[in-house]
Amino acid sequence: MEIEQEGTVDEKGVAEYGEMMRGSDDKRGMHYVVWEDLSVVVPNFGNGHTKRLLNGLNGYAEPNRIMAIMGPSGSGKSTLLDALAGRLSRNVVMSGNVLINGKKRRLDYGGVAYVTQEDILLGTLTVRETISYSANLRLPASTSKEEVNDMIEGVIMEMGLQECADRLIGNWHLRGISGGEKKRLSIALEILTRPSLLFLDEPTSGLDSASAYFVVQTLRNIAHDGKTVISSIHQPSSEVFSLFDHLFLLSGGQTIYFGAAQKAVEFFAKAGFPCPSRRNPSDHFLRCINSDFDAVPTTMKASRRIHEGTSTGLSTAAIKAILIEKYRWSEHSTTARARIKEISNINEGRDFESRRKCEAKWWKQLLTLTHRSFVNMSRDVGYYWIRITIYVALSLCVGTIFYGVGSSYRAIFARGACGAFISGFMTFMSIGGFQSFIEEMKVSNV
Ligand SMILES: Nc1ncnc2c1ncn2[C@@H]1O[C@H](COP(=O)(O)OP(=O)(O)OP(=O)(O)O)[C@@H](O)[C@H]1O
Repeated sequence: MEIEQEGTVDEKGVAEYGEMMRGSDDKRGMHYVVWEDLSVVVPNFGNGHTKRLLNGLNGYAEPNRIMAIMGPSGSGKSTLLDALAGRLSRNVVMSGNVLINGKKRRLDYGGVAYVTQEDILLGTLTVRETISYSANLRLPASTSKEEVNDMIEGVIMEMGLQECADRLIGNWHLRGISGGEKKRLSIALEILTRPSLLFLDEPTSGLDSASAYFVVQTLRNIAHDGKTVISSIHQPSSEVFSLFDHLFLLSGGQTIYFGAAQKAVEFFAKAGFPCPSRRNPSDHFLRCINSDFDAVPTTMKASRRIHEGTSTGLSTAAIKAILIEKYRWSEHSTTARARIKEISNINEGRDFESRRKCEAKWWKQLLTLTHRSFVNMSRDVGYYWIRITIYVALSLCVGTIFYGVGSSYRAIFARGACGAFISGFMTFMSIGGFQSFIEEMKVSNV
């Protein structure tokens, strides 16, 4: 397969950057994450019913490993990721334990990053500017200007963004960088602070297999540099799948498989559902456990072909039940339980609270955000320049109407009417700027 490599990566620069950041990692420590008997339910799901999103999950994630959370649509991948990252919505209830380095802790700013499925970026800024504003907002106040610049350039190289570093991101009316580049930029913004625990919600969605490979390869490099990387992913290609160290396979909120990604094929074969030769393993796993196939008769027939060679002729629900049971009593489950016990006793004792110091001083944040806002507005023709033109044109119109109004008693009313018209007009025009305001609110923490 041909892999898309955008520009050549300056190996020396990346190495120096890595060295510099590793120094700070020593202080930050590593993140071992364990979840035990993790369940998430929606208590009020209508008509007095409750809905179970996750059902008694056990697992762990450790440094130097990249874990894929896989499963059919609606299986609970994002919910699991949110539960681990402490980002569950308020209408759900979580039970069970999520331990970080052996303790229940709040995941604080700086050490942990979450890359959402949606790329929240300002289209009027270039890639380098976006990273630069983010660096100025997030890096510790003690970081010198040279260090900040080195970090920005290092992240650009690490994520292979050199080619498009000075191109605008683009928005609905402005063609900018590609989807793959946007995704890499979103990841670049999150790894700026060198978090030791990184969550990603479907980082390859909407990307072609070459771009997806490049993104996951970069995540793997990050993980193998002492970081813990947990990513949900939806049907990766076999090349992308081979990059993952661990696999958590979910269906209907239940564990189908958790263990080494490369041993999953063997587990399915032992359970009676071998992956046909030349089939993408992740495709095979999902076809086995995706009950959506049951609802579509024609597709179901096609899906039956996955069982060629095993000739089971079982429904998806039956296959799922077998796999859940087989996993429960498998060596993978036993190994996972032992490792969970081991990791639960790890107490790195690193102080999470100290990471709060990573944020820039309030006045620097204010300056950076004001500058960014000004650049954003001045480059947005619709928001800024058209508005200025309208104001100038209106001022001329109103000026000619009320020109030479005089200083009589009636002129007082005329001036009042002019003032009321202008303030009314300004109020309505400012409502039009609300959309840009909301857009900036979304990226305010980026
Ligand atoms: N806060 C919530 N309230 C009610 N239902 C929810 C909530 N969050 C998730 N769900 C439901 O839980 C199920 C699992 O959702 P989740 O987003 O975790 O799935 P997913 O595997 O990430 O799916 P996809 O691959 O389509 O993104 C879905 O049926 C979803 O509608």
